[in-house]
Parts: sequence; structure tokens; C-alpha cells
Amino acid sequence: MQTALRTSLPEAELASRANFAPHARVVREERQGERQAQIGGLPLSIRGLRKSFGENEVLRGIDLHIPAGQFVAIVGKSGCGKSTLLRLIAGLEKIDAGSISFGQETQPEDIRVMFQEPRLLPWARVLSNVEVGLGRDRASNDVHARAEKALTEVGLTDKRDQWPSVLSGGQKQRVALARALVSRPRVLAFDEPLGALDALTRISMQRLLERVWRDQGFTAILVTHDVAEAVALADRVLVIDEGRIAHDVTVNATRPRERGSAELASLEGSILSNLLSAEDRT
Ligand SMILES: Nc1ncnc2c1ncn2[C@@H]1O[C@H](COP(=O)(O)OP(=O)(O)OP(=O)(O)O)[C@@H](O)[C@H]1O
Repeated sequence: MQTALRTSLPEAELASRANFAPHARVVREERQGERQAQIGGLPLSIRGLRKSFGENEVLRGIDLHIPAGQFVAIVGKSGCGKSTLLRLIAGLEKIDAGSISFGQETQPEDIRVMFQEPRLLPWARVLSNVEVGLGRDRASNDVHARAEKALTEVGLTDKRDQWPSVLSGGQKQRVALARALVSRPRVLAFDEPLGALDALTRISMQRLLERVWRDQGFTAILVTHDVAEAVALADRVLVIDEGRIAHDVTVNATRPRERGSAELASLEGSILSNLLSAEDRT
């Protein structure tokens, strides 16, 4: 389970930070035109990454290169450090040792996170909730148009004037996705975003995630407990065990993928047996 933002920040700040990476350096000048021209994923290089909480050594040396635009899933037994790794990548947690780099200077809008809980502002209508994701670009003239476009991308234009409280769980997550997408991030980190949804809604959200990833080309990093979801969506599945990447599995299946195909089922089976053998050692 993700453990984000264990702070007493006001709710608006929480919702805003849910989509921002504090370690990303803020470049003050408006570079919207430049951003539009450079949309696409950023590569990610992690070297010797370590993180402990007190005596609990959670990550013990992660080395990883993710090419720009790749879709990577992270799986592993409960408590192995999946969310910690994601939070370090997103700059929501401090690194103890090692480095994470994106190949260039980043802006806060470049790296966004979507969590299991939608974290919508209850007092703001759907469109305003999406606008929160624009961060400092909220002062620009085309705020409404950009938020509406993001809502269209997730198929929710008809809900723009609704309050979050009247939405279903799946609709709330789609608003959260629109809020994450509205700034056209170059890295999008998902921490169990579909974990609380029913099976059918989950599958339709998986299709939506895959579609927006293909349309926008951001680098996607998905933490999930669901190995079937990992092999259905990702180009590559990383298994974390004992603080390191124990397996790095390439998923070559062509897209769109046929869920339940023999190829995916066989990959899922072998990843699950890796996970179970890790579980047996504890
Ligand atoms: N802020 C924190 N303070 C102290 N310990 C933490 C903190 N965040 C995570 N931990 C500990 O770090 C370990 C890894 O937690 P993390 O949430 O990354 O695991 P996970 O693999 O995502 O787990 P799950 O699959 O159950 O969600 C756990 O032992 C957890 O208790």
C-alpha cells in the first residue's frame, strides 16, 4: 500500500502535491511552447539507490535504466519497498544513497503520481479538480480548455460540473488521471491506482491507462499487486525482493494485448512463482 504524504498538510496542498515532484527543479520562466514541442517520455537512470527507515533497510542498492517512454511495472511481496521506490522516483521521499536522474533538468510538471485514492478536493467541481494538476500553469489563459481536453481524454466531459461526491469510484479515478495528465507529464508514476476498483472497472481503467500512455508517450511506472495487470500493461516487469531487483522480465507480447492469452498466462505464472519463492523464504 502506498504510504504517501504522512503529513498534516492542508487538503488542497495534499491534492496538489499528489501530482508534483518536489525534487524537480523549478524553472521559473514560462516554457509552455517549449514543453509542447518536447512532449514524450523521459529516460530514468537509477544508480546504487538505498533507503532505510530507521533500522529497516528497505532498498539495498537499486540499479535500473528505463528508456524514455517505456511502460514498467513493479511487483513484489507486501512491504518489499515498491511504493518506497516509486516515491523516491517521484521525489516524495529523500534518498539515503545513490542517484536518480532523468537525463535532463526537469520541471515539477514533468513527473506526476497517481495514487490508489483519488484525493479529489470535495469542495471543488470536477473541472476545477483537474485544473489543480496544472500547478503554476493555472495562471495561464487556456486553463479551462486544457482541463477539458484532459477530461475528454478520460471520457468524462459530461461530468465537468459535478461534485466529486456524486461520482463512482472508477469515475473518481478517471478524474485523478485527468488531473495527472493535464500538465502533459513526461514520467507518470502509478501507485496501485486501480487497487480499490471492481474487476470490470479495473479492466476498463487498464485499457484507458494503456491508451493514454500510447497517445502521450510518457514513461510509465506502475506499482501493482496484480501480476496479470503487470503483464497486460507493461513492456517490462521488475520483481523487487530483499531490497533489490530480483527479476527483470521483458514482456514482448504485441499490443493491443489479448488478456488471458497463453503467452501472458505463461509469463504471469513464471513471475508468480518467483514471488511465491520469495514469500517462502520469509
Ligand atoms: N514513512 C515511512 N516510515 C517508516 N517506515 C516506512 C515508511 N514508508 C514505508 N515504510 C516501511 O518500508 C517498508 C516498505 O514499504 P512500502 O510501502 O514501500 O512497501 P510495498 O512493497 O509498497 O508494500 P505493499 O505491497 O504492502 O503496499 C515497509 O516495511 C514499511 O513499513
